[in-house]
Amino acid sequence: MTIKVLIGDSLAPGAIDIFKARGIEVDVKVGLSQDELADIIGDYDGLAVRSACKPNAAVFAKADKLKVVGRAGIGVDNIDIPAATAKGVAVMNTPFGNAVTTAEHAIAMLFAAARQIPAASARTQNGEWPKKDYVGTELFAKTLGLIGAGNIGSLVAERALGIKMKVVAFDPYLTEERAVELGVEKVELDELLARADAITLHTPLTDQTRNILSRENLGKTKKGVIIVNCARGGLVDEEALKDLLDNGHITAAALDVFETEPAKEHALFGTRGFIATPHLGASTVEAQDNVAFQVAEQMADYLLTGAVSNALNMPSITAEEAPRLKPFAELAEKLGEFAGQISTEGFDAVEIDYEGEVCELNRKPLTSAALAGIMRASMKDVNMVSAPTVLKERGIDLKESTQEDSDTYDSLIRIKVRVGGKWRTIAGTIVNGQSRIVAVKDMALEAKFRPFILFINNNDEAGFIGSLGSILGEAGVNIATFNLGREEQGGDAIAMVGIDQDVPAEAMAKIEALTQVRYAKVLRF
Ligand SMILES: NC(=O)c1ccc[n+]([C@@H]2O[C@H](COP(=O)([O-])OP(=O)(O)OC[C@H]3O[C@@H](n4cnc5c(N)ncnc54)[C@H](O)[C@@H]3O)[C@@H](O)[C@H]2O)c1
Ligand SMILES: O=C(O)[C@H](O)COP(=O)(O)O
Repeated sequence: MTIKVLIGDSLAPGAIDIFKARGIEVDVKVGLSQDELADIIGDYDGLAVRSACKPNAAVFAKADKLKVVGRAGIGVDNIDIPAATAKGVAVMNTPFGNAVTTAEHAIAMLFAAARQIPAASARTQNGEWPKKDYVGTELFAKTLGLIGAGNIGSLVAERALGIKMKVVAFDPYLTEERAVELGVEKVELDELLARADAITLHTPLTDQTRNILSRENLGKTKKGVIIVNCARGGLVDEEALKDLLDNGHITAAALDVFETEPAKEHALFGTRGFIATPHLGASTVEAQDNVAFQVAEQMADYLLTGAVSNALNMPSITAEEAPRLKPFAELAEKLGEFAGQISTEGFDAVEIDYEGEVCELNRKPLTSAALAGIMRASMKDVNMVSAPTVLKERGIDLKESTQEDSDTYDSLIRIKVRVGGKWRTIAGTIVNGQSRIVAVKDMALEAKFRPFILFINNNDEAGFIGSLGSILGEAGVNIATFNLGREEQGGDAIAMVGIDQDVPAEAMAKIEALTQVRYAKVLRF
């Protein structure tokens, strides 16, 4: 089956070569509106974007084949991740590929602001020679206030220390040890505002960081401060920034990012001391090659092998793990489908036990696969990306346990689903690379998964198998496999009948009416 990816943003052309080399068809359509994207997204298994292409809930609603959105870059605020997750679409980014380039842009903006290079350059080239108008500020021995000391913030700190600035950092998630390692002083925001000669921002835009440089906070800065934002629009109050540049409290400000982009008109444009670049932070040949190649490899890995790197809405699976996990993920999903199909009245708790060698594997994806299987009976489109979120939203308890020894099998996965206070249990293993059911309701048996399994819970009484065989025979249903399990002679028993066709309703009614039968259902896999 052909796998197709849409590149919906300006990615370095090497990405196309990578997809093609791995047998993936590629279309490139840059500049689509959300409506236009929604119209065509149904054809694609993957979508690669930067920050201009903005897949929203309406796009995901139509993304019936889509499995992955890859962000060639860091910020994913242009992607509706909850909508992607609900649709079962993995969202991945490339967290490091453009970090050095962006840190360099922040430092370049800092120098440009301190010496007003863009304005001086423009006027010089205009024939003015305005030497007296541009007395700048030395950065040596000044204090840089970093807001956000993650990947880019840390790189900016290293570079600022290199030019002999002192660096203070506000980042609630920065540990004292990491601060020492970076050579920065960890401070609270108010202290940073009071001490910094220049402030650079390096956080994502979140509810906590939105407007972090508000009018009030900008008012707490030192007179003459320089502000640089190469992170996200919305972190700085742009109106207040203009007022404080106009009244001279802020000497200079450099923005690469704006609250509304593209920013083709803005009150700040033309303001004394103001520098703007059009979201160029990541725009170097090196960074664009890094992120485009990386996102193409990551997307291709996921689409072709199931390996997951840098996903924001599902656990990682390395390329080495993927082939080892695959049979267990299939087993977990099938066991989940079994449990889900016999629990359609609604369940309020799930337990998953891992026993034996499977305990050594990365179990997160296995649990996600099991949950997807369980919920598929009641939700058509759920998959291992969306299942954990759906489970949480429904308030269903999940417990996992591991036991490194397994009595009978090298590995065993047991799934328990609680319905009306009672647990329904199914366990399975892998035999010769194939999924096998090895216990139902703790009754041992060994059965393969087949497209149709007639599952019966019955009393272990004579005559049942004969009656069942006759009914199926009369209905023209061929039996492919037949596996039995029971608690004890004459007690609770199960029958798993692998059949080649579905059972007609009339025959099903006859089976349900047999005196030995407590429960019967055709399960589909
Ligand atoms: N201008 C560009 O072209 C460009 C390029 C790359 C990245 N970016 C943006 O730069 C930002 C930083 O990227 P990164 O790779 O360093 O991310 P990162 O996740 O490595 O670092 C972000 C840091 O922000 C900190 N943080 C979170 N909430 C905070 C808060 N309330 N106050 C202070 N700190 C907080 C985190 O603890 C983390 O250390 C992102 O928004 C990214 O999208 C912009
Ligand atoms: O978050 C990022 O990676 C940057 O904002 C870069 O965005 P771009 O890929 O649109 O240049």
